Amino acid sequence: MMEEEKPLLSKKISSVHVDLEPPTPYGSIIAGNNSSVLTQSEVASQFRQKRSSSLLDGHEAVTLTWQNVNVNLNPPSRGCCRGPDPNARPKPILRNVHGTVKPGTLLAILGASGSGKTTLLNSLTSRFHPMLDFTGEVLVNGVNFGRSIRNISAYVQQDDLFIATMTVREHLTFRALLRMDKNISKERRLRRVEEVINELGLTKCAENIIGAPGRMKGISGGEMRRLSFASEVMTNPPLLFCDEATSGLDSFMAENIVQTLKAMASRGKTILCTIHQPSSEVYALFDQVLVMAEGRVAYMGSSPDALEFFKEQGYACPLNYNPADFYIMTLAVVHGRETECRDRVEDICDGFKQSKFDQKIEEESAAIRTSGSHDVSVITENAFSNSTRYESSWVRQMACLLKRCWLTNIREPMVIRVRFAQTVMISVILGLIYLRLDVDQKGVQNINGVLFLLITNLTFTNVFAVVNAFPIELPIFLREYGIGLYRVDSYFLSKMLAELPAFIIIPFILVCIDYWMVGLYDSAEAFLICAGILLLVANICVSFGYLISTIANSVNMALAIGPPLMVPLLMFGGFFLNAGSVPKYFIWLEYLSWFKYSNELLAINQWKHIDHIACPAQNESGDVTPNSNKTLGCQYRNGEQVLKYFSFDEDNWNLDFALLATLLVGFRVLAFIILFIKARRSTA
Ligand SMILES: Nc1ncnc2c1ncn2[C@@H]1O[C@H](COP(=O)(O)OP(=O)(O)OP(=O)(O)O)[C@@H](O)[C@H]1O
Repeated sequence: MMEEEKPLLSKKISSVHVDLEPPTPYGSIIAGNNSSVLTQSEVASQFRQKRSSSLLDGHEAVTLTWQNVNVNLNPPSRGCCRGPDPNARPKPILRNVHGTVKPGTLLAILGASGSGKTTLLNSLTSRFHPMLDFTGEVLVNGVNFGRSIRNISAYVQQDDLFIATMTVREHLTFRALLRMDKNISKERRLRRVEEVINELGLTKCAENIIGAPGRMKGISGGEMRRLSFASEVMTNPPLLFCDEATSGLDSFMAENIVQTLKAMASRGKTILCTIHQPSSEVYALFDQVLVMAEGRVAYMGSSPDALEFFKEQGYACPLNYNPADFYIMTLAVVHGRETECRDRVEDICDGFKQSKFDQKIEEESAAIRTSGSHDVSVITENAFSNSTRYESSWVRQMACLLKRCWLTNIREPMVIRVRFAQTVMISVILGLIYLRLDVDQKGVQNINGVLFLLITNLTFTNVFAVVNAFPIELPIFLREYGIGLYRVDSYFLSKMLAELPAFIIIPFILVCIDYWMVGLYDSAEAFLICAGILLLVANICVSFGYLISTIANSVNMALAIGPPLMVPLLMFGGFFLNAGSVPKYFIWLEYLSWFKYSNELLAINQWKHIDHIACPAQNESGDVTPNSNKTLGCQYRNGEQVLKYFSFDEDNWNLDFALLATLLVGFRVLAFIILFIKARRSTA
């Protein structure tokens, strides 16, 4: 059946060359003829319109060619500032790999673990890890698309990454709204969601929460794998890469997935798929096979030819033996027999290099390279990278992200429910310990203590609320940003906005409970100011949490670096160390301490109105009472003296607010910059 389709498919290849070529007027620009000038964005738009309509009709065809692909692992650094060992050699991971896959082909990439299959897929999709050095050429229809290859392809990666609290349908709808071409109507997108749900057998779990293994129960591992497929095939890409397509699936589902891929390939798609231990039935579905060993190509071509090639090399596959297993076993490097096995691998790979099968690939590659237009590559690359990286507008990105983040807030117990319960509990305990404090000499210490405790409590709860959740989401963000779902600013802004209500309401509950239980200065104005200061503190801590989370790569790292950074700031808050006693060489650290500014503001708000503080005294019988006329040592007679004693200055009122606002914005801006840099450098 495939044989019959070949002439049709080769026709499609030539039609793609026409598609990729810019319309004639743009050609006139290149030639300096301005008679009918199109702007670059118009060309991009035309190109995309063609692409979108052709994609929906399934007519676009892509031939992928790669040539002289070498990837080396750089030696690891010897520690801080010392760089890599100059005597260490880079370790080769891929060696002179080449190949061609035509439209309508489902290619299986086989090989033992560590043979370089994932590295090859990453290299073909321009995902270069900083530790790896890549050289070589990857062409789409003879054109080097560079990183823009991602815009015409989809990549189902080995690990499934999802927002755990979304349902299957919500996740796919999110993808459809952001990733499908902007010329496609909303109704058509929603229909496509239903199509992929049906195609990939997700109907039964469409309304289920996706979940996260080990953290939140959700859909099964196999369903998650199918969901990864569904997310990627949503856009009907002409070129599809799948890493470990069937891992975690039972044999029925594995066959089902490969059948789906086969059906897609038969509609003209080009599909490359790494696969571990395919059953004979699954193996038989593939049109072509690429066998990798020790970073080299041991064979590439049709499955029947593979049997012939291995037989010629002296490794005939026994009858009734799964060929995929046979190739992997033949090329495996067995512990204890490394030299012998590696020699065998080299012999087979060298044998392939000299074989007629390799010759055929070389000829096909050469034909495609000569027919590709390099002028077109420049135009299309610019078109892709400038105006068409994102399929959806900024407003749509914001709307979808806000909705997703809001749903997460509501459904993730740690975000609102647990924090609400935690806040009420801590507030009540704190309120009971400091219940209705007297404004006397002892009360001064207690009141200052409770004010500082409120700041400390808000600091720790809010910083940890962020660092416990944000780093989990970062790999998802990097992957989604990598495939052009949304911009860094729309992600960060929507996250801040969606989380804002929780970071206002929860701290406000704490202030409401404790202000009146403790008996702080009895005035609505002072209460509102106190609430304002503490809400500012809570949100500075959220900013600080964002900053730590973006610096760290995981929750564990964020939890490890958070406290050592916070404790010095806490020390300079004016409670443990008098503001006037801070060593000069640490003054700079004091400037970063929100504890210092907020503690000063809360103290001023509390004490500036208090004209009289009762002093302890002795009555005739020698008892110490506040009302006796013979006073004992009296440290503070009014609020002003309290402020003076703690080196708080009422003149700093506006400055403290300004500095708190600066920290709030400054930490967030820094977090955004780090996130932006990470996103741009990410290979996800
Ligand atoms: N970023 C990296 N840092 C260190 N080593 C790497 C890196 N990327 C790849 N490697 C090494 O390169 C080799 C090939 O890795 P790759 O993941 O491509 O293999 P694979 O064939 O996909 O294996 P598997 O089937 O187990 O996923 C392995 O030895 C791996 O350890």
